[in-house]
Amino acid sequence: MAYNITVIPGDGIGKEITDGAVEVLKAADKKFGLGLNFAYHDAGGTAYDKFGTPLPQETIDACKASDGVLFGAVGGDKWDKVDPAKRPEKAILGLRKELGLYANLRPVKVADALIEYSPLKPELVRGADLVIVRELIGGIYFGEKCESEQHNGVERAWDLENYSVPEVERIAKLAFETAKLRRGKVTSVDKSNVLATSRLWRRTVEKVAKDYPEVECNNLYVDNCAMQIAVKPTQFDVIVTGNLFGDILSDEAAVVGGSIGMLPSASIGECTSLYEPIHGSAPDIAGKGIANPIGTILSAAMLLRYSLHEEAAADAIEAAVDKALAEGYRTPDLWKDGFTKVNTSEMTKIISERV
Ligand SMILES: NC(=O)c1ccc[n+]([C@@H]2O[C@H](COP(=O)([O-])OP(=O)(O)OC[C@H]3O[C@@H](n4cnc5c(N)ncnc54)[C@H](O)[C@@H]3O)[C@@H](O)[C@H]2O)c1
Ligand SMILES: CC(C)[C@H](C(=O)O)[C@@H](O)C(=O)O
Ligand SMILES: [Mg+2]
Repeated sequence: MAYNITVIPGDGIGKEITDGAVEVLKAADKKFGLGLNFAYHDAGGTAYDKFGTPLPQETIDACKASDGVLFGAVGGDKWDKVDPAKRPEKAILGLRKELGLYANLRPVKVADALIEYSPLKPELVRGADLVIVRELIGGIYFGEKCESEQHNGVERAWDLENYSVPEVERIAKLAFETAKLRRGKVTSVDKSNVLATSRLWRRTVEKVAKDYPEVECNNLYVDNCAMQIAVKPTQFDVIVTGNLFGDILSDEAAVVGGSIGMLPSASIGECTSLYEPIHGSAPDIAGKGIANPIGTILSAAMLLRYSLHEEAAADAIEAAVDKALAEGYRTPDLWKDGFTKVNTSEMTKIISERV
């Protein structure tokens, strides 16, 4: 059996962290005889510089033809002034759309070894284990937009939010199915006290909930949810929400676990699935070799589990990450006195050796 994996390093720390994840995947391949083949493709600002587009057709085709995509990150100040249609971020948005990746699963689990790194008190974070199910190809991200127009003598811009019932139904079903395999609770997050799209979201989720009587379902407004994540993260099992709210809440939830560099994600849908850390290209630390590769390494483990169904290899990678942390190895984002400070490639090697 052989598997073809498309690797898209992207920009900033993208190369450092995907190099780390590929090295760990190679260690798993060696141990479990998976038959992994890796093919590298361009996207983001790097692709824009080379080809004048952040998402070459060849990259899209390669993703569609492969068994799984490992994505680093895109973006950076260098491209802030380019035509908005050609910004590096358009690469990941375009790939999500092209691959029909309607659901983004962002699991937040606080490793025992990292409890004291959380900005929250240890007694609040101990046992926190939730997954954000973010709708990924709809909402305001993909609605009609206007960069600039004159309206009553003043300049304005606008972005249109819209959601259809089928779009909400499919993400809601996935959230309930996910909850059935976990602790059986779904929290749907919206802003239905203000937004029409949120009112449609809420009534659609409530309709889907009727098909899952064994799953407890509650609703929260997004502003309250943001507060509740900080007040009592252990109350959540599955959070289902739209594209924009999911983006914001997942960065907040990530740091409950100590560092945004730790959080992986899986984007699934109609075609090949894509795996990426939730963080960005971190221009402030790019090129220094100090980025935390764990979010990407755990994304690679999700690729093995969900796309290749190689459970044992995925388990081995996750256990190796836990072991490296338990033994006290830390990249600078998580380092404190008394622990061993390591850089990206050292952390990668330590995890690979423990696979
Ligand atoms: N999926 C993606 O490709 C993606 C996701 C988010 C942001 N971005 C892009 O990345 C660029 C920078 O955005 P930002 O600064 O708002 O967010 P960011 O996630 O890149 O960085 C936020 C902060 O977290 C730190 N950080 C992030 N990942 C880290 C890691 N692995 N190890 C250690 N520290 C880490 C950074 O150093 C920075 O201080 C922007 O162009 C943005 O559009 C891309
Ligand atoms: C880079 C950007 C388009 C992206 C998003 O907003 O979805 C990122 O923030 C993420 O969380 O994956
Ligand atoms: Mg984000």
